[in-house]
Amino acid sequence: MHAFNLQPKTISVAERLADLAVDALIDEADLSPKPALVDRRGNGAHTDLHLGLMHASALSLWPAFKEMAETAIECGEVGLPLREALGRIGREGEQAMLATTHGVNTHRGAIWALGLLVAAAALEPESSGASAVTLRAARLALLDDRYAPRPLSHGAQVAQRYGARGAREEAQLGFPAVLQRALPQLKRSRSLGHGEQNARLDALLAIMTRLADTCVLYRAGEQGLHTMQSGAQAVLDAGGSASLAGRRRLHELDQQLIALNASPGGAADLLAACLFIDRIESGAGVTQGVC
Ligand SMILES: CC(C)(COP(=O)(O)OP(=O)(O)OC[C@H]1O[C@@H](n2cnc3c(N)ncnc32)[C@H](O[C@H]2O[C@H](COP(=O)(O)OP(=O)(O)OP(=O)(O)O)[C@@H](O)[C@H]2O)[C@@H]1O)[C@@H](O)C(=O)NCCC(=O)NCCS
Ligand SMILES: Nc1ncnc2[nH]cnc12
Repeated sequence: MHAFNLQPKTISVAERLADLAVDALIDEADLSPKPALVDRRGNGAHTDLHLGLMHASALSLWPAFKEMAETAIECGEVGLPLREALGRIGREGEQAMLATTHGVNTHRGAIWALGLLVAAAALEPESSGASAVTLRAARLALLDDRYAPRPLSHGAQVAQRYGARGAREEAQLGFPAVLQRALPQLKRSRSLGHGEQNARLDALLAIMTRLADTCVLYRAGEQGLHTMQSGAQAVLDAGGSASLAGRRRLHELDQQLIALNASPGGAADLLAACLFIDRIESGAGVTQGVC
């Protein structure tokens, strides 16, 4: 009997998509230095989060992502049965996350975004281009889940106060922050030879330049949102994360957002969504199923 089995292991499409979603969350958490977010350096603007908790939270979501993909494959089409099953699995995923983090909300927005994208990718693994996947995800997000509770979430409070519709609208519009800003910036920075970590930071900043992040609005109001958007633009204008001037601006932005208690958690979730789409688009084995 051998201790290791070195034969290639065949895994299902659903397992592969769940792997890619969790990888995207871990890569987002590890990326450093992110302004006011949890990363390898510290806890940013958060008192109740740390990197180990972000990793544990990401891993706790693997079964939910796998079940979402399996359910999409079973249903076979965008429709109410799939939308309502995803809602149930998403809510169960949130419970698994909260049990792991002892009640801290680490990835609620990410479960929503990545859950929709995982299901959208599973529906048609051969059609894994960014536009096609985000369009299917948007069609799912536009369907109304009759069983969804309507809690007075932070996002709902921000919607009442500022009219920002946050995570729901972003998905219903087909993830414009990812499709129009993050992915093009990621590719631009890579092609300029800026290095993978800098390219990912630049993609995050590109999201932050325009996003109405309800996490920032809830914690720091319109002043926080303006600081986030204009500060992120200033880093990119100064040459991005790979340049010395850009790095200085990034450091200033980090300090300013922490002083305002403004954490761009929604932007972080959308970076994870961008990294997920980037991987499936580049054919990271969704249809191969071998690791
Ligand atoms: C549709 C839902 C997303 C619910 O949305 P809603 O806006 O009502 O709810 P929130 O609880 O506020 O969650 C939304 C989270 O989405 C992220 N986000 C914010 N802005 C945007 C945006 N413009 N685009 C995309 N995503 C956005 C953000 O998540 C991150 O922040 C979280 C921390 O936030 P918060 O809890 O406010 O925490 P703190 O400020 O730290 O609070 P304190 O500790 O200080 O008290 C963190 O989790 C990040 O992920 C928003 O928070 C959806 O959740 C829903 O309906 N789910 C039901 C299940 C379902 O249907 N699933 C089906 C498909 S899978
Ligand atoms: N790295 C991070 N820090 C804080 N909140 C987050 N939500 C998602 N990712 C996050």
